[in-house]
Amino acid sequence: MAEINAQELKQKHCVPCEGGVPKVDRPAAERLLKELPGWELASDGNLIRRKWTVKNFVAGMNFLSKVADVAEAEQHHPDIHLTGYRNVSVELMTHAIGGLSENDFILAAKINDLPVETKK
Ligand SMILES: C[C@H](O)[C@H](O)[C@H]1CNC2=NC(N)=NC(=O)C2=N1
Repeated sequence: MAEINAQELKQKHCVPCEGGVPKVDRPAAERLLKELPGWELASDGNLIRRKWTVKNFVAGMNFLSKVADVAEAEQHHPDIHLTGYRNVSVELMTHAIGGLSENDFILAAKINDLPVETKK
């Protein structure tokens, strides 16, 4: 996975994971995040997160609905938040391993391709 770029990540599909794969370590995660504008690594290195300030509540709900569709299609599911009426955040972690797998970066790349109405 060392040299994969955003375009390649976007075209891949999540692999069902019930454990048994090594976590993506911090150096690998940091390198992959260079391909994924807006995403940051949590301080414990076990999840990635992106935040958006969207136009309004409905824009947030519409965006999260699209995120849910992608997640369901990929069978890999983020934590999603919509707070303060237009602050959206999405957190990705592979629960089966308590940390990051390639699935998280694949889903992040696909989420970065979704339309979102941000605050003007
Ligand atoms: C077999 C199937 O891939 C698993 O049940 C999936 C479902 N969605 C999941 N989503 C996330 N984020 N982590 C998981 O470990 C996970 N497990």
